[in-house]
Amino acid sequence: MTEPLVAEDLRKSYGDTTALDGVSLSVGEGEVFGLIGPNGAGKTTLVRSLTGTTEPDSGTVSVFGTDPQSADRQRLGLLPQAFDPPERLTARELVAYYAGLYDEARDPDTVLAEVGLDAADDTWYENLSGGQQRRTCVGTALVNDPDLLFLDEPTTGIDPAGRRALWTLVEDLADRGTTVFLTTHSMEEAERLADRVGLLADGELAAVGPPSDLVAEYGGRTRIVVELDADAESPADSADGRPPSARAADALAAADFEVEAAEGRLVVTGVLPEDIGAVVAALNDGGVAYDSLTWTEPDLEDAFLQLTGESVAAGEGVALGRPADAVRGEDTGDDGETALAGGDR
Ligand SMILES: Nc1ncnc2c1ncn2[C@@H]1O[C@H](COP(=O)(O)OP(=O)(O)OP(=O)(O)O)[C@@H](O)[C@H]1O
Repeated sequence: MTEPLVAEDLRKSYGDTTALDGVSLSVGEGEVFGLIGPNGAGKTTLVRSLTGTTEPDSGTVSVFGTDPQSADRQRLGLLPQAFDPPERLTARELVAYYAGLYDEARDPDTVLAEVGLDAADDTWYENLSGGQQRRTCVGTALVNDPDLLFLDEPTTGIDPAGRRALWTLVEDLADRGTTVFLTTHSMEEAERLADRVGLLADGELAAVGPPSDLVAEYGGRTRIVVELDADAESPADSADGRPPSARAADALAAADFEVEAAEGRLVVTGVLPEDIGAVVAALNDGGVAYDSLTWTEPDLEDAFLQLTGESVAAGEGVALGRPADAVRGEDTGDDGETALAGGDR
């Protein structure tokens, strides 16, 4: 069976800027494919290439087995990132206008209700809030009940409740067999909606897979971040001239935990839920005073940051200034002491 959407080796440059650098992908029937990537990664250029609104320099696109220009428009829905409809139409008129472009279309009022706009449907588009305008645009993309739906940043500007309502709508569409190609900057959105996520970086797909696979492969490990109480960290107050966190780090390392010290923090990685108690006990035994202690599991954002070359730690505000070895196992000592007592304080 032909996949609804297949792209092979798409390349597109604008002058010296390479927007797409050999992108190949295929999306199966009823699948939600989420495309994520930093600003300027090429997401919109890819959507435009897949929908035939821009011509790639090379490579091929197949939509329902044919090129995008020849594909049956009745079966396609597109929400572009920038949408500039005639403003002196009400939301209902706008959706009805789009309905009129198709041989068969859904009832505009039903579509407006689905996107949560029934209360504002007689308001001119120009007077709708940004989020309501975006919902109206989503409605225009749904009005022909497409088999393949492209959504380029559908929830940008929509409030949290509206976003969740839209997610439910997309899930329902996918359950009914609609294939969805979605771009987003929201990792939560990608993680929740996408069966597979593609990470585009510098015009290339750096990784593709189910969100859980990407998190497992690139997200790093579980960790506990301990924000130390700076006032209680004075080495001068302790018997051995070392701050409490240095001794606790030694104890944790001796118990085979991986500990990193940074400015005002200890980060203990690879901590399973059942190990949390042991870590807390080691901190308490060492007399460590802390402002907060947070256990985190890696998520898609961690994988994204890792794959785009940014440090996971930096992304979360855990700016680790020293290599882990400085306070680990047999390497503790002067180095560890410096890392905790002198180097970062
Ligand atoms: N029409 C154009 N003319 C010149 N350069 C362009 C054009 N369209 C896109 N680009 C460039 O191509 C690159 C990819 O842009 P694109 O809009 O596809 O990225 P994006 O991933 O959608 O970004 P964002 O997340 O910011 O929307 C960028 O460097 C952009 O400046």
